[in-house]
Amino acid sequence: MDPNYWLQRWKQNEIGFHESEANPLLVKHFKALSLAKNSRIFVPLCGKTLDIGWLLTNGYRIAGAELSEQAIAELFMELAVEPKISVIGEIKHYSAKNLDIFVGDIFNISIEMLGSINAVYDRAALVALPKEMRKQYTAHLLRITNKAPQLLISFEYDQKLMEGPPFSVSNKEVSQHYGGSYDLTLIESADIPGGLKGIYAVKANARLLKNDKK
Ligand SMILES: C[S@@+](CC[C@H](N)C(=O)[O-])C[C@H]1O[C@@H](n2cnc3c(N)ncnc32)[C@H](O)[C@@H]1O
Repeated sequence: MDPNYWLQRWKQNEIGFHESEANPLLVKHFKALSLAKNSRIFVPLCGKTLDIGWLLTNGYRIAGAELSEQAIAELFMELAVEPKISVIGEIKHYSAKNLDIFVGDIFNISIEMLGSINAVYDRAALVALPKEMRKQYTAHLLRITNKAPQLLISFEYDQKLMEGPPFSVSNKEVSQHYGGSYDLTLIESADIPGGLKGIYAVKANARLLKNDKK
């Protein structure tokens, strides 16, 4: 998907995916990853999600990746934190205590740049990408996080009804991407009240990806 598509959406404030509170499935299920406090969580395609504030408040360290510098400037402003900004190749690094955000294309983030990660929290990241990019994304994510366990929140609906994003990602597809690296558990599948774009029935699926196969 063309990066300009997302940059434009941020510029025009077309950010219907942005939630006004921490995601309820995160709040309910994050503990299932059984992480020690101070663990470092990677939030790919993070936008300015309030989930980052929730994770920080709950004692975790955060690394994030996001294309839009506007989103990240707003994230730091809303967290009331002053970022230190540096440039690493094609990436801008916004940092503060317990917080590292890599601004740029996630595919330009290397394992060395990202550093050690204890878990991944993917909400609306896998489903933001078209099919051909999802394979590339999941392989890259596995590589740069060294197969860290994940809480994955994705959407499932009848893809014939509308074009993504968000795209519908089936159980079968999640298994194709991740089944070789993790044990997958569907921990909750919940209808989203009001549906997608206020019209289409959609389920939010929360999955736990644990890497006993590592
Ligand atoms: C559907 S939004 C989800 C944002 C966030 N996870 C949330 O729950 O609010 C997808 C985000 O991914 C960002 N994005 C899309 N492609 C990207 C890429 N290749 N690298 C980094 N960020 C990307 C977009 O700018 C957008 O903010």
